[in-house]
Amino acid sequence: MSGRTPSLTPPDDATAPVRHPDAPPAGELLGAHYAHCFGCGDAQPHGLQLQARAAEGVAITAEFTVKPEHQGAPGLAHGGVLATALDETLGSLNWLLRAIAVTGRLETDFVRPVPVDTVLYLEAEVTAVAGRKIYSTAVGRIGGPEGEIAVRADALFIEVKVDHFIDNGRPEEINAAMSDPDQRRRARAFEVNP
Ligand SMILES: CCCCCCCCCCCCCC(=O)SCCNC(=O)CCNC(=O)[C@H](O)C(C)(C)COP(=O)(O)OP(=O)(O)OC[C@H]1O[C@@H](n2cnc3c(N)ncnc32)[C@H](O)[C@@H]1OP(=O)(O)O
Repeated sequence: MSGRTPSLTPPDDATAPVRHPDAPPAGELLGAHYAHCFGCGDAQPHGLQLQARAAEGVAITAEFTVKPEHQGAPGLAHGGVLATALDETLGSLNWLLRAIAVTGRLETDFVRPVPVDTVLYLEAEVTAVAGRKIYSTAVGRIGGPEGEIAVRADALFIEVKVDHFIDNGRPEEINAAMSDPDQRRRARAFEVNP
């Protein structure tokens, strides 16, 4: 899969991504980076509650079950929800680089409809890094981890400092996240060394 817009094509001086030495081993579940995240948080009953797992290299696999709350057309997943699943999976890649980054651009192809109760099997990988810019790609399959591709995306994440969240987020949520007793989640949110 290749970036179809110029801004999703890595520049000539881009380098291969480097997995951080402290990245979780392949096969390990990452858990939520924030309990109230719409993509992965377990405190969001109508959220996706997406479960991401480290893979080999700078890659992630993830699963998300489409619930009735996620419908757009009757009985089918809303396209924005599917884009969220791709965005969340792609965003999880940054934990393997130990970088804090936000989505700058997300280009999505909706290839097949995804019915309610379907498990979407996602795979994502970082393809290149150029300064603060992290290029990545993802697919989502239905019918099993080797099933047909239903959605795919190319993305550009931009590395930011933790101030991005402190300056732009609401103090009550920022302070609550900073005092999260879950040490690993707090590290993912605030103690990453970019
Ligand atoms: C609780 C808190 C902790 C949470 C931690 C874990 C988070 C996990 C979240 C997981 C949830 C899932 C993830 C989510 O949902 S993340 C949420 C969705 N994303 C956002 O909210 C991001 C909003 N955007 C911004 O804040 C700024 O625009 C950013 C920070 C992205 C860049 O503004 P900044 O002023 O910093 O940088 P810059 O403008 O100098 O640009 C730098 C370079 O990048 C290039 N560029 C920029 N944008 C684009 C674009 N659209 N297409 C193509 N290129 C683009 C630009 O040309 C330049 O290139 P070059 O000139 O250097 O070559």
